[in-house]
Amino acid sequence: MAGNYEDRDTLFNFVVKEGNGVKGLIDSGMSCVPQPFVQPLSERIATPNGQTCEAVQPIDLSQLDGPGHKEVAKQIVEAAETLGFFQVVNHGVSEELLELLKTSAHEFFEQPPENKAVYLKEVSPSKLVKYGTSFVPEKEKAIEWKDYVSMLYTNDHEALQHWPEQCREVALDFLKSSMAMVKKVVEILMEDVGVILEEERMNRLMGTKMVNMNYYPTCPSPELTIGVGRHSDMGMLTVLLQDGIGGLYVKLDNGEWAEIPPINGALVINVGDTLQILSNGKYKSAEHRVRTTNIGSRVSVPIFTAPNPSEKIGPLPEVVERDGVARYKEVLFQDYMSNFFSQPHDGKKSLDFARAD
Ligand SMILES: O=C(O)CCC(=O)C(=O)O
Ligand SMILES: [Fe+2]
Repeated sequence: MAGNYEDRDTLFNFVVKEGNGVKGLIDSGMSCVPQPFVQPLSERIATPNGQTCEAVQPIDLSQLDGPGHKEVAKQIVEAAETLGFFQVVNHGVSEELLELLKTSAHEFFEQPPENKAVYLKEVSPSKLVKYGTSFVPEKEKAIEWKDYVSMLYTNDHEALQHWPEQCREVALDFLKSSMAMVKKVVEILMEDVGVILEEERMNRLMGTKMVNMNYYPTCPSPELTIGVGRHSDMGMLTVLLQDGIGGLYVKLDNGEWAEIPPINGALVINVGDTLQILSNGKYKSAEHRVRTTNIGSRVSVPIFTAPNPSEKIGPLPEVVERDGVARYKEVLFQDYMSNFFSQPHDGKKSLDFARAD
């Protein structure tokens, strides 16, 4: 039982430390949002505000290697320079696999809490797998309404051995069937800033790969909570599968928020901080967040790609020469990552770590 929800410590232990998750709270019969999840007014997302990025058509990648390459490349570059988010279709991942991924995410989170709690950071049998709730719950003013499992990729063998049984095969299939496409997108973005990355450097810049499964339980008062707070992703590119529920919002230049609407069969791609740094600010790691809902539990499956921890990242020399100024300093990716994971989400503040003095 969840015990006294009004007592922060009891609730925190039940949800976070014992690994019952937000899902466990809902399953215990809780019908109103406990205080530790109530966001300050400034972070709440009042109601779906109706504004969507619907005008932006998904980019059709079927011509990526064909005569339409130039046009596709132009659309990708333009999206990465402006919104930092776009959707793609004909991406090479089968619709069947996309469906299986959503089903497996539900299967994983719908297990009894004790089966998931084995993957809590402190006790996980594998350093590749981590299950938890919220981002850094110990440090957040309000806990995010989200449970997740992260699966770090080292090689196929270890993935199939250590990743949770319910999702190992589909998550690995997703990673493998999307990675060629992701690399091509990175190549296109690099080419537009006059950089041809040699294969080795590309592999180092894309050397960290992680598949997450996010579960946002249905929420009795969505206007009080958030699924994920305002943040940008730290890596190169993120590829995300979302289900049909919706709730992913991206911040526009004018400060307003627009929804990335679910499109059946499409994948969402967004630029991360690393790509913003490498491109000296040409490409935008868009600030985004997730609204909760009371119409059902939402799942999403992002793949994060990022440099090897030992890689130094900074604006690429070709770009600095063109711009005449380096807007970021060179940092060790390991340090960037440690800083990123040490603080609650706070918009694009993560980039300050690499900002040139
Ligand atoms: O669930 C989503 O749509 C987005 C999740 C997200 O932004 C993240 O995991 O970094
Ligand atoms: Fe994100």
